[in-house]
Amino acid sequence: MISIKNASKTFRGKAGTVEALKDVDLEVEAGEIYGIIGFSGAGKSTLLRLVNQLETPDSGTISVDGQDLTDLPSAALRVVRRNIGMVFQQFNLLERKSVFHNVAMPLILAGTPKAAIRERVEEVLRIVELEDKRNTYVSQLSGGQKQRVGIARSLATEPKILLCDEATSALDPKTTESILALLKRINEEMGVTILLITHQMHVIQRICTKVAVMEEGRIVEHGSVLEVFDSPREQITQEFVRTVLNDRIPATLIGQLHTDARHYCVERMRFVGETARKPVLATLAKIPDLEVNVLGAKVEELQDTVLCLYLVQLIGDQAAIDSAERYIDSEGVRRERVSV
Ligand SMILES: Nc1ncnc2c1ncn2[C@@H]1O[C@H](COP(=O)(O)OP(=O)(O)OP(=O)(O)O)[C@@H](O)[C@H]1O
Repeated sequence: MISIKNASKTFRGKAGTVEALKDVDLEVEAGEIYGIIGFSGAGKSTLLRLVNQLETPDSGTISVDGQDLTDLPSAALRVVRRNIGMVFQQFNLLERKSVFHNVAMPLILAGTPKAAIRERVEEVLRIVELEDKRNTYVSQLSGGQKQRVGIARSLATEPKILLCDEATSALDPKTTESILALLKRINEEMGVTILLITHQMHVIQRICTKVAVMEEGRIVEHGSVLEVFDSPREQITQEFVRTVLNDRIPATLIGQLHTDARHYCVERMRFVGETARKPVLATLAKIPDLEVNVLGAKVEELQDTVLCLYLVQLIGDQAAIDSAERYIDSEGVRRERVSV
């Protein structure tokens, strides 16, 4: 649905030259919620803005539904843009105008008849659950309500694609949760494809199906959210995953392990989906001459499945530990020995 190929973009200004995008490829399928994560300055906004041509690449192609946007005349581009809504971190609303007026704005600009505007605005206000605020000035709303207005405005023209630029970064955790739930509902019930950028891994975890990690103008890793959380390759990806699923052993525990004179090893084990339901630890505990000590555990929900992380101390002679590792491997559980 969205296809970006070999896109590069360099900004030249008084402060010097910045290569914001370096030969970036991105493929987003219809119906996905695709998240792009990276630290500040990685190039996320520039990449997102290519999709509605708020930014044009120096080289490469951007196509939406098979149509190349890079050499489109402006009238045709306006039609394409009507199919692409955008939600901003700072809402970008007219504070002194009513909720109704803000949501109606894109339709007014498109020359939509008044009756149709009224009908569509009421419809999207119902979707974002703000019908009772239609006549309220935006300046009187909370941050979460403002973002709902921003989302309603972006939906007014019935877009097929929603671009979200740090849509929840200015919101508290509870409001963030409700906005993420709303975006997921819009994706599922209205079939809107969502491309979002964020620097928060829990946003990716909560609603995305796919993720791309950006660093210094490049996509360094991408895949399904489950794949990337389960086995992050790049160091930056591992750091992001750790903000949600911390697999480090706390220093206090390392101190205690150092004073343990028994023969042991520490294993980090990841259970995903079906393997999470197998009684692996219970079976391990039955291996003769082996003691199993769970040092830590974390369970996270991802794309309608679960990812469990266990840190386990296996205590026993080498033969017992070897037999435990063989058993874990035979169950398809990913494990690695951790040096402490
Ligand atoms: N219009 C511009 N003129 C000059 N430099 C720019 C412009 N837009 C972006 N940049 C630079 O390009 C690089 C990438 O910026 P971009 O906003 O795409 O990153 P980002 O990952 O979205 O960061 P943030 O999370 O801080 O918004 C940065 O170094 C930024 O300063």
